[in-house]
Amino acid sequence: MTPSQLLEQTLASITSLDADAMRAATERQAILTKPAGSLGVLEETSVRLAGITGVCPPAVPQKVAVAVFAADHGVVASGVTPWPQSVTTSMVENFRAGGAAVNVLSRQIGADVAVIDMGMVDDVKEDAVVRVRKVRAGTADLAVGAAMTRDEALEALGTGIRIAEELADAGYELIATGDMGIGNTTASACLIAHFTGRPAAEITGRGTGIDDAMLTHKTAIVAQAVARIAEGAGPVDVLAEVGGLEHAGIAGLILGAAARRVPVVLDGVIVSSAALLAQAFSPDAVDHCLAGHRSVEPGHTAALGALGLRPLVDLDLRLGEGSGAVLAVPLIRSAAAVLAEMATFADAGIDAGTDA
Ligand SMILES: Cc1cc2ncn([C@H]3O[C@H](COP(=O)(O)O)[C@@H](O)[C@H]3O)c2cc1C
Ligand SMILES: O=C(O)c1cccnc1
Repeated sequence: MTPSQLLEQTLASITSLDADAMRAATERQAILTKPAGSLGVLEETSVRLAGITGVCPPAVPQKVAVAVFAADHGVVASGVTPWPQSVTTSMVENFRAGGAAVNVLSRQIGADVAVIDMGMVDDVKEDAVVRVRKVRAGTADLAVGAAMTRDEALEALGTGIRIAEELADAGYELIATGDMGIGNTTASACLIAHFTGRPAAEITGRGTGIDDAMLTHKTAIVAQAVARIAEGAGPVDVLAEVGGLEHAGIAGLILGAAARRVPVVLDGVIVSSAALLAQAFSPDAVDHCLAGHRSVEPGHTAALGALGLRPLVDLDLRLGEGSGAVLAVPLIRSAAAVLAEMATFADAGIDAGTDA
């Protein structure tokens, strides 16, 4: 099957959320021993999980994967980040060794970290943690021209879909997503500016922590690259022009997981920019996602607004790697557990008054 056939087939199998399961979850929330609505966003989360999985009450997700997509960016040569490109590889080795923030946070919740080399410049070895699916050795500099070809964009999307299928086949009930790629907040800002229609100056942020001069330069690059996108360009064209290989992998993962009815937890500005890409292919796919957190990057708030998702935690994080997605998993588990395990007014013999 060609990548474009895989994409078409995946899009065709994504459905809207299961309305019957959502209705049953909403009705059950109303008869649990608490004032109606008092568990706030946990209640909404439980209803969404029912809609995604098509089951009420949805299972408490025990087996959780954290899929971290890694790639390099040609735009680093244009001076948009103070960090050398080699840090992408060094951090992937850190993920393999279990020493990064995402590893520590994943151990706290018993989640398995899977790293996917979508297109790092350096060659890394494959093992139980790192899967090598290199589409090309880093993108071209998006400040100068298209980041990749359409064929490469399609191949990388297909790779993300396959990763979702592999994780679903391995029995993962929830997939948290993350990224690693020095320079990737520039590509993310381009995607968010394009898909939200907001100006580059509003969307472009400081990434790893750049000074005012570098921010001005980065913003100009974003504005110029977005202006190059042709009128009426489809999502594959947009990805090829200004995206990254990890963005493609993450968007593919979102589409593949939605087709399999496995909920995906989004991370920060990079993952959310990839979710906008997935939304351009299939608005229904994003309904199968939960927003883990809100990062301090200005573009992230704009992206969440366009995705129509409310972040579960807001802790001034600006890391990526999937850190904010992993931190939200205990809340998602709690939302499902409440719906499944709380007593009803009838069970507990409590007078429900007029509230229920
Ligand atoms: C040591 C280190 C660990 C990281 N983990 C995630 N990122 C984050 O920072 C990068 C994006 O920021 P920019 O666009 O400014 O380069 C991405 O790799 C992202 O995941 C890191 C960055 C560094 C330096
Ligand atoms: O929002 C994020 O995920 C983020 C912000 C800055 C740098 N890396 C990631």
